[in-house]
Order: sequence, then C-alpha cells, then structure tokens
Amino acid sequence: MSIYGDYIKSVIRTVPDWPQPGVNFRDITPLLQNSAAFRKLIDSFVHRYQEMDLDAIAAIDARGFIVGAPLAYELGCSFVPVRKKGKLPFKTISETYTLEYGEAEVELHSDAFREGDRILVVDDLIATGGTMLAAAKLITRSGGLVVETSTIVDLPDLGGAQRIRDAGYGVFAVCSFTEDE
Ligand SMILES: O=P(O)(O)OC[C@H]1O[C@H](OP(=O)(O)OP(=O)(O)O)[C@H](O)[C@@H]1O
Ligand SMILES: Nc1ncnc2[nH]cnc12
Repeated sequence: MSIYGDYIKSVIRTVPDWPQPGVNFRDITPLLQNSAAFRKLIDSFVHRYQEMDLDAIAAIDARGFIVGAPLAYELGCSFVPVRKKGKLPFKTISETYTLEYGEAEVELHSDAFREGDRILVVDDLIATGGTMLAAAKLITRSGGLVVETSTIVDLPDLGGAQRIRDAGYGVFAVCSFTEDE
C-alpha cells in the first residue's frame, strides 16, 4: 500500500457483474476524472521510484499507458509501450500468455531499450497476473533489468501478484481490493 493508498482506493468504483456475471470490475475512471486524485496517484509512483535510477517505464496497453506516460515524464526517463499483438510497426519480440478462455500476446519493439537498462513495468491492475508477467518476461528476454512491476490496483484473491513474485519479480500496488469489498 502506498502513502495515498486508502484515498486512491476510495475513488475507484466497483461495477458488479461487468463485463460478465460474477466479476467485480474495478473502474478507475472516477479516479482519472478527479484531478486531485490523479495527481496523488502519479505522486505515489513518483515517490516510490524517484531514487531508483530508472532508464525506462514499460507500460502495458492500454490502461497502463495512463500511468506510464506521466510517470516517465516526471522521472525524466523513456516511455516504452508494451502493446497487444499487431499494433507495433517495427521489428518486435512477443510473449504469449493464457487468458481464462484462450490465449493473448503482448509485443515489444526490439530496439525499445538497451541491454542492462533498468525498467519499471506498469499497468492499472493485476488480476490473474498473466498480462504483467508476460510483459516482465518480455523485458527480461530482451536484456532489460526489471526493477519492479507496479500497478494501481491488485486483486490478491486472484493470486496474480503472488504468481509474479514466484517468478522472481517484485510487485508494488498502490491499493488492493479483496473479492468481498
Ligand atoms: O492480471 P490479468 O488477469 O492479466 O488482467 C489484468 C489486465 O486486464 C486488463 O486489461 P485488458 O486486457 O482488459 O485491456 P485494456 O487495458 O485495453 O482495457 C488490465 O488493464 C490488465 O492489463
Ligand atoms: N476485475 C477487474 N477490474 C478491472 N479490470 C480488470 N481486468 C481484469 N480483471 C479486472
């Protein structure tokens, strides 16, 4: 939990049974609409990472971009998009991961950063952890050093953060929601 974690959590909306019955969707749009809350959100990440000597923020398509771009701007490091399959025009490397039904793929440009660069991977939310873990593996495979993986929201009951930690990557979440809240 971060310095503003409780406050950030209070401005995230839960939409029950969306996009399908049984899912509690954690909707960050009220947080984004609230300029004071959005500033505190970005400040939470800046506070954690300003002394970590990062070279790049690798942000995951699409909601990860919302955090990744202002963070890269504030920290004065580069912004690297990790995109869903078929969106990047240059030479790519890709990582396939399993969804509840079927598979998905994320891609990275082969020249996105230099060997040994210190990279933070960011997204808005960790559920099963499949997306974040695939992105972290991509960075590692391309020679980057994943300093940490970072998210606004963790859903610990789904075990994603633990899965990412078990794979050897650190996880930071500004706030978390259990299934019953
Ligand atoms: O931990 P996981 O089970 O992998 O789920 C988390 C991912 O799912 C959501 O993205 P989504 O694929 O819905 O795409 P979007 O950002 O384009 O809305 C979310 O933004 C994360 O990227
Ligand atoms: N419960 C959830 N809320 C918002 N985004 C999600 N992505 C995957 N699961 C989600």
